[in-house]
Formats: sequence, structure tokens, C-alpha cells
Amino acid sequence: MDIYDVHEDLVKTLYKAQKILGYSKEFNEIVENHGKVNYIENLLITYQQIPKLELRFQLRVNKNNDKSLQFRKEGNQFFSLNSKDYFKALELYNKSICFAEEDSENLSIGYANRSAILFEWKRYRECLENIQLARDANYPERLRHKLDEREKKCLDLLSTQTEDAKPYEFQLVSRHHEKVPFIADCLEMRSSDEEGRYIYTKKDLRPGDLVAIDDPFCTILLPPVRYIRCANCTKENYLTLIPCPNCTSAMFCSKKCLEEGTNSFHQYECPIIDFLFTLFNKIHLIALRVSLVALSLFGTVDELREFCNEPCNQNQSAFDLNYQKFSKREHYRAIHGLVTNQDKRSVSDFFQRGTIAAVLKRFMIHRTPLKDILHDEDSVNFFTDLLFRHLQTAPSNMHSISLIEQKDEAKDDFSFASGAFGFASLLNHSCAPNTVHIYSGTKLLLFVLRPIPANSVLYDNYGYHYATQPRDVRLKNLEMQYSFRCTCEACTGDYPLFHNLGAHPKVPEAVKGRDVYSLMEFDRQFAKDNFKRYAEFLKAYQSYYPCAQIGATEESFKMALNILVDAIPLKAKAAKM
Ligand SMILES: C[S@@+](CC[C@H](N)C(=O)[O-])C[C@H]1O[C@@H](n2cnc3c(N)ncnc32)[C@H](O)[C@@H]1O
Repeated sequence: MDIYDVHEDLVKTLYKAQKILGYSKEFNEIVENHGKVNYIENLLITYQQIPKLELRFQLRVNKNNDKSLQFRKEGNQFFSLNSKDYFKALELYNKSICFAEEDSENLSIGYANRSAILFEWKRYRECLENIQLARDANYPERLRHKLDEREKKCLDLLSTQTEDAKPYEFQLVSRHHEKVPFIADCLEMRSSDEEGRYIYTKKDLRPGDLVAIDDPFCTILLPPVRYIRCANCTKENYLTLIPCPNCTSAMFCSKKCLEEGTNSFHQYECPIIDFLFTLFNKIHLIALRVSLVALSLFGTVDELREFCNEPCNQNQSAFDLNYQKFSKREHYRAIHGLVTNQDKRSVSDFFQRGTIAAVLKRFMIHRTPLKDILHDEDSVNFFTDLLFRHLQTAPSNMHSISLIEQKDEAKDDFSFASGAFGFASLLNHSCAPNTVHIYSGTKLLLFVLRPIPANSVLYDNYGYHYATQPRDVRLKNLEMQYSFRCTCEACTGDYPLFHNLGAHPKVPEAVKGRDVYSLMEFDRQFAKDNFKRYAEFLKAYQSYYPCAQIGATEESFKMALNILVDAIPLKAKAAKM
């Protein structure tokens, strides 16, 4: 069961009570968003849906030594000689650490067991760190000799541990933009009635050009990787993660991250973290996170409200920020100004979104320290509006941050986090995009995929590609999810690849001279092949290190770039023929 089931349940109940028409009419007449959300909250209360949720879901799974022991034992099995699946063992030891009760020996034994894996991996520095963590957590005297022995061996071998590879430093293709320092100087923003704001280039661009390196305003870590990555910085750091002292669903890579995360968002999420992870998806969670991080930037909710209401903070973009005096508050101006598509939404969309906001708001305000901050009705209403705003901006603007590791052809990447990006959110969609973005950590790197002549628009792809989905499916989904009718070259039918590909030497004999449909079929195959090479590119540039970090050498990056530049322009070449 998730929040969509809650919404469906409510609608069914209202139908049964033969009240749906009356309520819809009243709901539709409410102008303010907080009014809409409050209206649904009242319905959820009247029709007993809130107590149902409270009964059904655990808000937070508490520390539990029995479970901690159980996870450690499972970890031991994976660590055993027979299995030697150290990654799985490590994740389970982390889980055991996270579930261990305060001051219990489970915590210290968890750290000690983790140190055993690190010793096997010859990660002596991290091994020593874990030994220290175990000692600080009162490692039992009866087992001490094991730890002493490992420590001694580690100290002897420390000098044999090689340095970690330095991640490749990406460079923009040209000089930095005069105003926006992390994008190339040829990029600018314009807007039109049809497409809203968009990015174009003033100069010709070539495949492989890196044109932007965008840092997120904030990120969320996705629940499946919560025992592998840091809940604050989202870095993969399962070698030295420490647990949140209160919940069993958040770990941090250092005391600094624990403190930073707790002070900004985790203090509010922690008391209901498992409820959040069970009922809501990544779009809802990032909407909540953006709202909480924004709140944490101000002393009081009133200050944030004043800031959001200032005329100079309306509809701002990454091009409006002051990068000379850049701060998180300054960054938030662009995130607050992301497109909401509010005026394009239907009543049923508002009702569903309102249900999500009502449940989130209800539990956040009644069950977390947020209630101490939102001191009166006005501040509650303001926070509700803010949450609703970001529940509208999130689906069209937030990005999945992925690990460059292809699982299979149908699933090109493995998302571990989601992020709110000010600049990248200005890129419009095309079903035949001319850019591609990949991630280095949580930094978004925007590369050019096909030649882009001066004065042309840069297009991203929102997950609906001409080569993998038929046109009617793309149009329907883009309209439903992103509130626009796509008029890209692939959708309007004049994408040159469809007409000219028959002449390309790579077109199999069997397909030559056939109708457009066959050519499209071929093109799908072409995209699949290309996709594999693209995945190779991604893999090569971010060679995956088994221990703690993802890095890439200059050599592997160049090699990978050659693969990309070699593979992608084939499409462009084909298009020109
Ligand atoms: C990530 S934002 C892109 C920037 C946006 N145009 C703006 O003004 O901020 C996504 C939204 O842009 C609009 N959009 C994106 N691609 C479009 C396209 N090809 N044609 C028309 N509108 C588009 C839709 O409203 C969509 O929900």
C-alpha cells in the first residue's frame, strides 16, 4: 500500500457515500493551495482514514538488539569461507550497526566485523578507523585480543596500501559564462509562450562538448541504498558509516555529515522515517526535502515566508542568481522559481496531489519537531503551500542521480539519489535529444550528443525517447507527467533519420527500400546498439572501485569519450545523408 492507494481509498469512500460530486465542486472552488490541502485533510479525518494509517504503518522502526544480532549473523554467513560475498556481508554489518541499541555490544561488534572485511580488502586505513570505532563503542574485553591482533597487522601493512585514484577533473568546453560560472559562455536562456524558459547556444557545439557542471541544491538518498551510502552527502561510503542514534534507516559517513544532516532535514524526518519510506516515492520525498532544507536556511518560518514573498524572489532562474555572493539561500531562489505548471492541472490532479500533501503535512506537523516551529495557523498554511509548491515542481524538474553501472539493456542505470538542480531544470525535452547528462558524484555533467548549430536549443530527454517508445505513448505520457504537448522533430514526423536512414551503409540489406516503419524498427535497433556503447562510455569514465569511492583516471575518461564521440555522431551522420 502506498499514498496512491490512500487517495484511491478516499475517492472510493466518497463515491460510496454519494458525496463525490458535492465535495469536488466545493474543492474546485477553493483558490489557495493550503485551503485545498486542508479540505482534503478534513475529509481524511471525517472518513477515518488518518487513524487507519496510524494503525497500519509503523512511523519509525526502533533500535533492536535482536534484529541487530540477526543481521550480523546473516553478514557472517556471507563473510564465511564458502560464500566470501564481502559486499553483501558489509551491507548486513552496516544494517546490524544501524539496528544496535545505544551502548550495546552489538554496535562495537558490528564495527569490528566490518574491520575484518576491510582487512581482507587490504584497506588498512579504513580497517584501523573501524577498530577505533569498535573500541570507542566499548568492544567487549573477552574478544579484545582479536582486535589487537588485527590492529597490529594493519599497522605493519599500512604503508602497502595504495593511494586512491583521483577522480577526473572535468573541464568545460569553453570559457565560463560571465554570470553563471559553471556553464559554458555560449549558453543563454530565453523563453517562449509554447516552451516556457529554455537554453540555447550562441556558438556551434560538437558531440562530447561539456557545457555545464551543475551542483544540486539538495539531494535525497533512496531507501534501497540506505546501508551503503551517507544520508547527507549520498556518497558511497559503506566502509565507515555511522548510524543515526535514533532511527534504523539513516547512516552517515562522518560525524560532520551526521550533524549537518540532523540540523537541516533529518531532525524532522527521523521520527517518521519508515512511514515516509513506505508510503511515499522519491518525487514526494524530494519535495519534502527541498521544503525542509529551505526552512533550515532561515532562523524562523516567518523569515522564510518573507523571503519567498519578496517580489525579487518570484520566478527566478539559475541566470538570476548572484554567484559572487553565492549561498544556499541564493541557490534556493532558483529552486523556488522552478516551473509548477499549476495553471495546467486538472481537478483530479489537484485532488491527488492534495491528498499526498495532506498526509505528509499531517504526519510531519503532528509527529515531528516541525510542530514547534510552525507556531500558528499562518505558518502552518505557509508550510503547506510550500510543500504543495514543491510537490508540483518535483515531477517536472527533479533529477534521478544514477550510478554508472548498467544492469541490463532495459534499465540503463541505477539511481541512488534524486536532486534539485537549478540550471539543468531549464532544459526542455525532445524525444530526439541533443544532450546527455551523467553524474560525477551528485554533480550533473551536461554533454553535447549531436552537433548543435549556433542559435539552436539544447534539449534533454525526460525518459521518452523516439527510438524506444512509439509516438502516441510518448505524447500521452509527456502530457500527463509534464503538462506539455511535445512538438519535437521526432514527434512532428520530420526527424531526418526516419527519411534518410535507408541510405546509411549500416542499414541491413533486408530493410533497405522498405517503408518508414521498417526504418523506424531499424532505428530502434540502432538506438539499442548505441545504447550499449553509451553504457560502455559511462562505465569506462567512472571505473568502479570496490572500496568506498568512485573515481576515474584521465586516461579512462579520454578513452570513454572517444567511444562516445565515435558512437553518437553515427546518428548525426546518418541524419545528414
Ligand atoms: C524541467 S522544466 C523545463 C524548463 C521550463 N520550460 C521552464 O520554463 O522552467 C519542464 C517543463 O518545461 C516545459 N517543457 C519542457 N519541454 C517542453 C517542450 N518540448 N515543449 C513545451 N514545453 C516543454 C513543460 O512545462 C515541462 O513541465
